[in-house]
Amino acid sequence: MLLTTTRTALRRTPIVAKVSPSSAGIRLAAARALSTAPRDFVKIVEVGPRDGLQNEKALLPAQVKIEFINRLSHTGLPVVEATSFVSPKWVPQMADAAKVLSGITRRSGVSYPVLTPNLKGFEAALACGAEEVAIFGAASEGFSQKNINCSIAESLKKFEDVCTRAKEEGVRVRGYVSVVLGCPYEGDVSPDKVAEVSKKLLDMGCYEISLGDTIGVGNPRKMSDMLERVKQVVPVEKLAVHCHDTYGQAVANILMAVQHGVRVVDSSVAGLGGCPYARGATGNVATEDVLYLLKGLGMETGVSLPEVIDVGNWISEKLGRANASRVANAMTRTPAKL
Ligand SMILES: CC(C)(COP(=O)([O-])OP(=O)([O-])OC[C@H]1O[C@@H](n2cnc3c(N)ncnc32)[C@H](O)[C@@H]1OP(=O)([O-])[O-])[C@@H](O)C(=O)NCCC(=O)NCCSC(=O)C[C@@](C)(O)CC(=O)[O-]
Repeated sequence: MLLTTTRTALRRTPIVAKVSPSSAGIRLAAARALSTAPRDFVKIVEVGPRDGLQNEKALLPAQVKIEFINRLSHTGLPVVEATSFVSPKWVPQMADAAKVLSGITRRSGVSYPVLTPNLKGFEAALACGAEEVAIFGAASEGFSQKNINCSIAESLKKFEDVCTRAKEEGVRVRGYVSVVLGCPYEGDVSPDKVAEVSKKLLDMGCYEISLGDTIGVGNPRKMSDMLERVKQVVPVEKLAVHCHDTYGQAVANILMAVQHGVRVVDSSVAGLGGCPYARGATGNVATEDVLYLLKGLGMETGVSLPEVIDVGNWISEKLGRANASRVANAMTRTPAKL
């Protein structure tokens, strides 16, 4: 049943029109799509220190977070999302945002964006030397209300204010759209709505739009349909995908996004993470698993997989939890020859 549905969906997508449901067929189609892709470099946006930690109940000392970010910065990752300047009442784990952002050792060539939902957050981040911020909207009213306590329209007004100030200060702004493949409060989300919010964020000055499958309910067919629609209003060069792995579909969804030409992928080392306002969602896709996928596809990231695995094992130990990356676990047991 799933294969039939997937096959139908794939037929609707020109770039993967020749995909057969066999894994060999999918690999072949991916290789064909990639061989004709204009770029074979994928930018990895590491969100572990922010998305990965924000849902942790036990407060992690700022010094550990700082060391975590510094360690990640040495693996070749070009972007390490550092923290969130949000209400400490809403997300207690991020209450030390100023201490963390001020305490890290910034490495040349690495960007350290922070989440800022409003001007208050933006000014606090600016005071700590933020050079890049992220605003975060949603494609469903229910999620917008639960996550940032306002409607989509109200959120866009606040984001406009942030973008205006950011422009004055020469700060880059990234935009997130959450629940693009399903909402914990409303169920299905229309690709039209995702496209509408994405375009608004782009028009207000975001240099990149990250499309979040916040609760990991997506599948490659849904991802394909959604991207097909969003690409009509936002150039694919400006899109990123941000997949959670609740149903084990994240790597497949990312492969589909890559086939669509997306070249920016968000991920979290050791598969840490989840949004506190996304009931039941598990962690982000593991950075290690994404790196393994991309390397297998012959794509460059500039990131060292063994070094990321070391950091993932280190932070998992600090948090007292098992590393959720399949690749990290497999390679820690039996290192593959890569
Ligand atoms: C957005 C607000 C602040 C609105 O919260 P609010 O209560 O509506 O805001 P308010 O303006 O009425 O202010 C209420 C209190 O919050 C304070 N406040 C107001 N703004 C700030 C700020 N920036 N920093 C620190 N404090 C702030 C403000 O000063 C005041 O303090 P009080 O007078 O009560 O002591 C709140 O709802 C909030 O912080 N929400 C947290 C949302 C969040 O962090 N969610 C997780 C990240 S999003 C995510 O994970 C999804 C993503 C990005 O990964 C992509 C995906 O997976 O889809």
